[in-house]
Amino acid sequence: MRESAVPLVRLEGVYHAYRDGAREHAVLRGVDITIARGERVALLGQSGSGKSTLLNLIAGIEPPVQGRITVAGVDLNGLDEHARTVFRRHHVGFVYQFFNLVPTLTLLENVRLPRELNGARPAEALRVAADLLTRVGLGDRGDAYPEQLSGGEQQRVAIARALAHRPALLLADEPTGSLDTQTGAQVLALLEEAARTDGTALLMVTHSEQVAQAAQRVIRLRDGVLERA
Ligand SMILES: Nc1ncnc2c1ncn2[C@@H]1O[C@H](COP(=O)(O)OP(=O)(O)OP(=O)(O)O)[C@@H](O)[C@H]1O
Repeated sequence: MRESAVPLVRLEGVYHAYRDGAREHAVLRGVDITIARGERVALLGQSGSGKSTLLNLIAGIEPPVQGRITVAGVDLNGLDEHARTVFRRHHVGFVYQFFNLVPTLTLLENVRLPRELNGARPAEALRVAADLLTRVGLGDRGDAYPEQLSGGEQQRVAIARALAHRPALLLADEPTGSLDTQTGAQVLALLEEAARTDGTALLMVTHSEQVAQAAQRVIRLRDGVLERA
């Protein structure tokens, strides 16, 4: 099969649960999802429906209790914790609601970090980071620290950082959730544009129907079960 015909993300029969004393609390129940390379998908669902858990499983942060997850040709079930970390560093970029920039590093240092962790030479990582900061409109702020920026600016830096190692998949967990409507719309447009330009698939958690409409496809979780479209 051609590589482009194979889904970038495939979840089959994924079940996940957390233990609460002796009780098992099911969070995801029989979830099947495929996402194509470059596809931009919004994930909607009420609080507690399992959205963040789903993102964490796809990122290999934790393994599912049952079911199979394959991302970028890597079967996550066969990987130990170290191998999952290496997988994540190569294939996945994360954008969080509260930016999660490293406060003691400059913007340039924040953005170059993922590439350096993957073994890139410092000069090359720096050049890519500078280009990315320019792309998100902050090319002249590289020596500033996160606390000197507005929330919208910090999220733009976080998008640059998420793209620095050229991941095949961007996972965004309520990326506009802590921003005002106008700033959120700008950040969303930048995120979509960045994903489109780089051919990066995007799976974005949101509570907002309006935000979800910007994606190519919307999937919905209800109590850990995927609703049929
Ligand atoms: N590490 C954990 N240990 C125990 N329970 C957990 C853990 N992580 C999540 N849960 C529970 O799993 C359920 C789903 O949580 P999750 O964060 O995936 O939902 P969500 O849809 O992302 O919610 P929100 O929109 O509020 O962020 C919740 O009931 C939550 O309390």
